[in-house]
Amino acid sequence: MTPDNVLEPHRDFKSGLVAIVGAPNAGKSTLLNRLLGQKISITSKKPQTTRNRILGVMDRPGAQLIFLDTPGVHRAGKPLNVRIVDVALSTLADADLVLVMMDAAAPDSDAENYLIEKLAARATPAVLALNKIDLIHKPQLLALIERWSRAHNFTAVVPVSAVKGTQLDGLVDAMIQVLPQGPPLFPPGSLTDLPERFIAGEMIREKVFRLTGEEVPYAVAVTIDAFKEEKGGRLVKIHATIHVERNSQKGIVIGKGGAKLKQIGEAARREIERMLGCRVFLKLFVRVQKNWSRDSKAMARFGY
Ligand SMILES: Nc1nc2c(ncn2[C@@H]2O[C@H](COP(=O)(O)OP(=O)(O)OP(=O)(O)O)[C@@H](O)[C@H]2O)c(=O)[nH]1
Repeated sequence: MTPDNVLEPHRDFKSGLVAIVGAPNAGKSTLLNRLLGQKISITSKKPQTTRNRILGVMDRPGAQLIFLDTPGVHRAGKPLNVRIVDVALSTLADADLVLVMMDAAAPDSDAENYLIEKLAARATPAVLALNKIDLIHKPQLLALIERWSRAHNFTAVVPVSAVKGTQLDGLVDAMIQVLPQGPPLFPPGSLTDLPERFIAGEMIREKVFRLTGEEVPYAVAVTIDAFKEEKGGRLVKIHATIHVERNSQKGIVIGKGGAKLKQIGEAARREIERMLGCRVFLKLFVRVQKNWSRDSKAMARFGY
């Protein structure tokens, strides 16, 4: 008779898709970056910076977890926000496991109850990570654990701090337990399947957010118009356009005498250079596209 391990070579290996969902600002991107040890999803103090699904692959002994990072789930009226929620929920359908993240220090009951409602309609197992425990006291945490354990049949409820790295191994173990048996879906060591040019665009968008303060709203999109390797890969030339909705926003992004745009470009270039490990020449353009976030055709063109 053939031994079992020949018939089932992946009997001891687990792999699957993990959808990370939660209210905006729960800390999903911070967790993913921390788990994967490299910056692939942008984070910011403002909610909703993650508008696209970002795939990260984590290899552990005997397991591979493929993370689908989703935008924050919330009820919202604007077409852009409705689209974001749709993307988040459609990600759940693809997942073997849902990792629900909540900000334990600033619960967003509306969004969280809505999420639990959606989860209840599916058979997909779910693990709850109560994040930012570095900001709260134990009795508060115990009350939250009790509340959510009653509200949904989570496979595990794990208090964590994504920023400090507290209990992240415990969280990963809890997820691996739930994953189905199966072979690795990506060659070990694949960090992400996202093209570098997309990540470069996200890095530029993050710098616009960070460096223009509260003055420029979320209605900013970045397209990469050219991305060319030169000098045998020692230099990458990038042309990118920052799309805004109004002339006033264009003025803010460019700044006095072009100072703000220069600052954005330099900060983004340094980060892209770190990611690519080579010199980068980055040229930025700013373009006004009236009301793009309310225009679904424009949204599709920007990849939302
Ligand atoms: N104190 C503390 N802050 C945290 C922790 N995790 C995340 N944060 C902060 O919370 C803010 C939001 O984190 P993100 O990772 O961008 O949140 P997100 O859920 O990906 O947000 P969206 O992209 O809007 O969906 C950032 O300022 C993080 O630094 C934590 O464990 N403790």
